Amino acid sequence: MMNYAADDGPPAITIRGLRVARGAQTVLDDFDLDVRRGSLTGLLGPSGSGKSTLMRAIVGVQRTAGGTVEVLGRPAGDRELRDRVGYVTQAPSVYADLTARQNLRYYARVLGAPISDVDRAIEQVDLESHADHLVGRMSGGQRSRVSLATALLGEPEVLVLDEPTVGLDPVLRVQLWELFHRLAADGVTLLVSSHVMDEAERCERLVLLRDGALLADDTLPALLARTGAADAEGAFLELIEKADSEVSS
Ligand SMILES: Nc1ncnc2c1ncn2[C@@H]1O[C@H](COP(=O)(O)OP(=O)(O)OP(=O)(O)O)[C@@H](O)[C@H]1O
Repeated sequence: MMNYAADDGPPAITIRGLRVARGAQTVLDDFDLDVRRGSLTGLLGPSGSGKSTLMRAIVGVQRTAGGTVEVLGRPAGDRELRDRVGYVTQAPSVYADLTARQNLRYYARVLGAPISDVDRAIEQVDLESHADHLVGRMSGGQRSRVSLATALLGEPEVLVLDEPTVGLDPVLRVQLWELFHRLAADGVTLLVSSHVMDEAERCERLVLLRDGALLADDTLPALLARTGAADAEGAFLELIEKADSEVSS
């Protein structure tokens, strides 16, 4: 299933035999994945399929029950990765009673990032006109862009973004995907989760999850060729049907 090419150098993220239980439920079981350095990988799957859990394991905030997760050659969550890995959760993790700029200055100090990163990050997420507005008075989409900007401070090598485009209008979504592509072209490794299948078409590689299992890990053209589907959504449905028929036969 893995399509990691031997000449790409060591992967940015290597997962082997990962097992995660949440409550009484096994969310990920014997899960393997490699994510190539400098790639833009889309993590797709129905609600509850384990996308956020996998991302939490990659950034080292998820208790695991087995297996290994390595990021940039270090165990996930290692101190040394603190300013090399950026993570944006679904819930914006910024202070409502500070402005966007004040939030970013605060996070820059915590991370030890240069203060000049603040203006760069504001510009990257297209928030110049709202930089001095209180986050508590911003729209959901503006707040999530402030959150995303915090992850861009310090120029991390790996970005793990949990549904960063939720609540954004189509123009902003396109702009953010352009930003993700630029970052990947500069060598940043991005893992971006999404519910939205048309966003899949913007990723260089797609990881499809279902019930905590890896349904596919491939490029969109390869998935379309394999399934005969016209788009990512059709390919995903085809793969689900195939997996179901294999289980029932
Ligand atoms: N705090 C928790 N305690 C117990 N179970 C949890 C917890 N958080 C998530 N789960 C369970 O783990 C499974 C995977 O959830 P996860 O959030 O990883 O899915 P997801 O694919 O990211 O979903 P969504 O797209 O809706 O965010 C789900 O069945 C969910 O009910």
